[in-house]
Amino acid sequence: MILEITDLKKVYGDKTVVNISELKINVGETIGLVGNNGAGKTTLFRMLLDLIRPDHGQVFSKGIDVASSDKWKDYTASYLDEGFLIDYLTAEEYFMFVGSLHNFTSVQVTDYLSQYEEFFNGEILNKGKYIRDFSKGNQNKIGIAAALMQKPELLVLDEPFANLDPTTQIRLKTLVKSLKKESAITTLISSHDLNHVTEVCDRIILLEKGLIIKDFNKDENTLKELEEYFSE
Ligand SMILES: Nc1ncnc2c1ncn2[C@@H]1O[C@H](COP(=O)(O)OP(=O)(O)OP(=O)(O)O)[C@@H](O)[C@H]1O
Repeated sequence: MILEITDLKKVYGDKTVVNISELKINVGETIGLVGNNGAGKTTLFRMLLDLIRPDHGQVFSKGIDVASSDKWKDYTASYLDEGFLIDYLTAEEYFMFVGSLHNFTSVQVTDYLSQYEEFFNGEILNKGKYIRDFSKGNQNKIGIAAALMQKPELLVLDEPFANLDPTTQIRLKTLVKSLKKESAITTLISSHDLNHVTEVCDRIILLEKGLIIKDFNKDENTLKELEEYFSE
């Protein structure tokens, strides 16, 4: 087990926006977190990453409370939003910066980026453009590629398909599937796109008003079931 959540609650005003009594995530699972706007997906991710503190309960990563130690940061990578980027750097400068945090030389960073040529679709590198001037979709691509630089054991992506063009959405699905095949990576992906999550994930967690309504392994009926659930 890589993650365990116990009695986790986050309250804003008089609203409990996350309320999860127990959740266990095993090594190697690819988990799709689905739920309507305001369901609590981002808040949950932020608590998993100790970006906000719960009002109650704990998140354990490999048995250690994420709020009490930084150890989990060595094997955890995430991209939630553009707040993870550095606006005033170019894409290359940002990759060099992230690379330096993981002891990459500049040659290693350049080498690493070559595998993302197709994913970047000629829009990211050698543009002389600051990150703040990229579209949201292209910022997404930068954030995801940077997150993967450390070869994480645990990857958390918040709505990674949003703002991506159809070609890149397909490339991202291929990327997630290949990560799964090549390593024992555990991936958590939130998405409003039921097609994409059911395609790449092997377990689906449905959140509504902060509560886990459904938690099940994917099978051939999953997409239909989710569509029915959300059309009610
Ligand atoms: N800092 C905050 N202060 C007050 N309320 C907040 C704060 N952050 C989130 N909320 C509220 O908590 C609830 C859950 O929000 P959250 O962003 O986690 O949902 P979500 O499932 O990620 O939604 P979306 O699909 O729209 O991204 C919402 O009602 C939101 O308004």
